[in-house]
Amino acid sequence: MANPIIHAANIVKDYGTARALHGVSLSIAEGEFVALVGPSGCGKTTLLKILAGFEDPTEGALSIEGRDMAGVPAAKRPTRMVFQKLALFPHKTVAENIGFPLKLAKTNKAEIATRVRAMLDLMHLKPEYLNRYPAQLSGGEQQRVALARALVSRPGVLLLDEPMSALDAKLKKSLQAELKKLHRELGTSFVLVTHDLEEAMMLADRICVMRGGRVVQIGTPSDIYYRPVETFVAGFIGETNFLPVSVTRVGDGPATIVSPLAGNVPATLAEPNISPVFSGSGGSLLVRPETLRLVRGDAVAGEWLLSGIVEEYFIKGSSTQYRVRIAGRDAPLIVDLAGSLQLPADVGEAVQVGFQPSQAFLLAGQA
Ligand SMILES: Nc1ncnc2c1ncn2[C@@H]1O[C@H](COP(=O)(O)OP(=O)(O)OP(=O)(O)O)[C@@H](O)[C@H]1O
Repeated sequence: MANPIIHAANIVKDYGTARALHGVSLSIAEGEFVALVGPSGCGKTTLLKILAGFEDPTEGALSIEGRDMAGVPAAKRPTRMVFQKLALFPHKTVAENIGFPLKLAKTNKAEIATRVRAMLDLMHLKPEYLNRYPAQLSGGEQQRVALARALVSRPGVLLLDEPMSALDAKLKKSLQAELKKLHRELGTSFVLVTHDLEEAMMLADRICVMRGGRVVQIGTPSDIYYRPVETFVAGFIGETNFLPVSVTRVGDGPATIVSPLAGNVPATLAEPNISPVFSGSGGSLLVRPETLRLVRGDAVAGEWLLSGIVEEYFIKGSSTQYRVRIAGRDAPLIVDLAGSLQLPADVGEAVQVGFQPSQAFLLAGQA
């Protein structure tokens, strides 16, 4: 990356004798939206706090906007952070809360009033809210005030620690849409910690998947979803199917795969459909549920067919999910079909499930 706004190199963080980060490196471009995801305790918040200056790294280097951040306190960094739990001042009005960073910076009163008003408009908060106290606002409105306060001093980087996790589903959706719009309008870099993988896929330009204090993969949402480097990443983001396959491959070229579950019909996978860390003669084929179909009549050219019995289905509205029990495989196959008024198969029915193996992705190891 040419001129990253954030460049973290080999960040290690120890809390006493426990190591929370084991050498994390991450570069974020100006104006980029990056989501940090991973299981609880993997170090997402620790990394965010190190970027913000609320924690010091034990080892490693961090520069933001080209400046070394060693010894630079949070208030002097070009970053602002929004927390999961609101950190608004309860005894200050909305106007005082939003204007607080400007008051600290000794900005004159008229300028503060103008910029607070502009933030209010940007966050779609009504002008009459200016004199209210946080307790007189809904949870979503309070979170908008917190965002306004973080953005009023025009930081280069906005750090968001699960800002929407305390909101109900509907509010969350509307704030997510606003956050995406806000990011596009402002051109500020956003780093979002979230548990919600759908949220990460919807909002981020790139997703950084962490596990046990390490970065496992950084990539675009579609890279992470369709081309995960490990079964851990594939299983972490979205529901999926893994099929064990035998692999023949020379060097880094295409691979020939077969599976006894699909009648040992060979298929060829091109190099972009093979994990860069794949090696050996056995692997797991990642087959996303929406790439499977129920086959009536003949298979199309190249398609792999698996025979099974419908175990259960779930009507989800725009889609219907089938779980199909296949002989020789422990977990049922998950098949997502477009929703339809008439169900294509009932529980207990024998069906054939088909997919194009050339569209699937080959991972190392058995899932
Ligand atoms: N102040 C602290 N003192 C000691 N250990 C800490 C401290 N803060 C975090 N840890 C530990 O460091 C590890 C990483 O924690 P962190 O909060 O960064 O994870 P996380 O990925 O954000 O988790 P979650 O998704 O549950 O919020 C955990 O094992 C946690 O217990």
